[in-house]
Amino acid sequence: MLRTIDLRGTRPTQRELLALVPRAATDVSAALEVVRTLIDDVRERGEAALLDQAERLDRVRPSAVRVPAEELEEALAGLAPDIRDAIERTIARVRAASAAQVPPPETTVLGDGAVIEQRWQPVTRVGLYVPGGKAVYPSSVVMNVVPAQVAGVRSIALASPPQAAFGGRVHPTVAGVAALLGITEVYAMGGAGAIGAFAYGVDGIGLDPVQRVTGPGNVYVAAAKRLVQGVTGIDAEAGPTDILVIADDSANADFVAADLVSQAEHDELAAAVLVTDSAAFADEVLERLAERVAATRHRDRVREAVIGAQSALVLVDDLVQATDFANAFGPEHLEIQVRDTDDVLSRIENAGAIFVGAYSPVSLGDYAAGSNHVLPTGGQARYAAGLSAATFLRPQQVIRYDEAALREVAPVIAALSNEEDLPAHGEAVTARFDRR
Ligand SMILES: NC(=O)c1ccc[n+]([C@@H]2O[C@H](COP(=O)([O-])OP(=O)(O)OC[C@H]3O[C@@H](n4cnc5c(N)ncnc54)[C@H](O)[C@@H]3O)[C@@H](O)[C@H]2O)c1
Ligand SMILES: N[C@H](CO)Cc1c[nH]c[nH+]1
Ligand SMILES: [Zn+2]
Repeated sequence: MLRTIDLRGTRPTQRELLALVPRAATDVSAALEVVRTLIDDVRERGEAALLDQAERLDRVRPSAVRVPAEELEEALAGLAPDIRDAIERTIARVRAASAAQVPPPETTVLGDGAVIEQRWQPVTRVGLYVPGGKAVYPSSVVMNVVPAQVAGVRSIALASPPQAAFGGRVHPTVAGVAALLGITEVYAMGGAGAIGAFAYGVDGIGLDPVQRVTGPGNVYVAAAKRLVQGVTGIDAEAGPTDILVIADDSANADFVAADLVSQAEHDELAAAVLVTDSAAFADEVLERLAERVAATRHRDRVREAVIGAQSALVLVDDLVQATDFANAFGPEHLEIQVRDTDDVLSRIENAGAIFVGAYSPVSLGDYAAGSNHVLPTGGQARYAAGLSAATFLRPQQVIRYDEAALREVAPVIAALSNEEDLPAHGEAVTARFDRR
C-alpha cells in the first residue's frame, strides 16, 4: 500500500535526506509549459479564452464569466440551514484566529527626534481562488476571504471553476458563502486561466489586475501561481495536499489510517506519509489503511494517492530521526501522535500546520479548528507559511528624523557614501546644513 523507506541504522546527511524525500511525483514544474499557454491565451483573448478553456477543461461553457449579483443573492437565500450554520460557526472561529495574526504597529525611538514607525499596510486588491474540480470547496471561500477582510483589503475578487452539474455556474454553496461574506465580485473561471485573469486583468468583464493571488488548487493552479509571480504576489503554491504523521506505538493505528485516507481523498497526487519507530505499529496501520481504502467513497483516487511515489512509510530508529525526516519533507500537515508530543514538537522546524495528539486530526483544521487550511505544499513549508491575515499585509517603515537627529547621524552617512563612491548621497545630507 505505502512503499517503504527504511532509514533504520543509517545516518543520512541533510543532502541525502532531502534526496530521499518523495517529492518528485508532485513537482509542479512538469505543468509549467501547458499552464503558460493557458495564461497567454487569457492575456490575448480575455473572456473568450476563459470560456473556451472552461468548455475544454471543465466540460461546460458558462453563459458569462462574471457571476451576476442576482445569482449570488439567490445562492445565499438557497443555502441549506445546517450548511449555513456550519459555515457561520467556521467563519467565527477563523475570524478570531485571523485577528490574532495582525501584528500591532510599532514605533522605535532611536534618539531625540529620530523615529522609525512600522505600520502594516493591506494589499489593495486581491484575487482569491476556490478550487472546484474533483471536489468543491465552500470552506476555502472562508479560509481565503476572512483573513483578507481581517487584514483590511479594500477590493476582493473571487474565482471558482464553472460546474457542469450546474449549467456552467459556480457551485451554489461556493457562491452562497461568498455572498454571506459580502463578496460581490465573483467569476466562474478555473485553473491556470483564472490565475492568469487575476494577474493580468480581463477587459469587458470588470476584472482589474490584482496585487496578490491566494488560494489552493491542483498542480495546474499551483504552477500558474508560480508563473505569475513578479506580476502579482502569491501566498504559497498550496497545491496537491500532503500529510505526514509521526507516530509511535502509543498511537491509535486506525486513527492514523483514517487521517492518511482523509487527505489522500483530495487528489491522486496527494501524499500520505507515515513516519514511525515501530515496525509492529506500521504493520497495524497498513492493515487498517487497506480496510479503509477499500471502504471509502473515492477509493480509486485514494488508492492511487497512497500507492503513488509521493506517499511512503518511513521506518526510523527513533523519534529524533523521525523529526529530521519530517523537517526535510516540510509537510503541509504534520500530525504528532506519540507519547511525549512536546518533545517531538520542540524539534519540528518545518510544517505548514501542526496537529498535536489523537484528537487534533487534520480534518479538524480543514473545517472548524479556526486555523487556516490553505497551506504550503511540495516541501514549500521549508520556507513558506500558510495563508493568514499577515499574507495580505506588508510591513512599511515610516522614517521621521528632525534636523538635530539628522545632524547627529550625518557623519555616518558621509563616511558610508564616500566608501561606496556615491558622494551625492552624502551631499543630500550636507546640503541641508551647508546652506545656512
Ligand atoms: N494546499 C492547500 O492548502 C489545499 C487546500 C485545499 C485543496 N487543495 C488541493 O486543491 C486541489 C483541488 O483540485 P481540483 O482539481 O479539485 O480543483 P481545481 O479548481 O484546483 O482544479 C480544477 C481546474 O483545473 C484545470 N485543469 C483540469 N485538468 C487540466 C488539464 N489537463 N490541463 C490544464 N488544466 C486543467 C481546469 O481549469 C479546472 O477548472 C487538490 O489537489 C487538493 O489537494 C490544497
Ligand atoms: N485538506 C485541505 C488542505 O490541504 C483543505 C480541505 C478543504 N476541504 C477539505 N479539506
Ligand atoms: Zn482536506
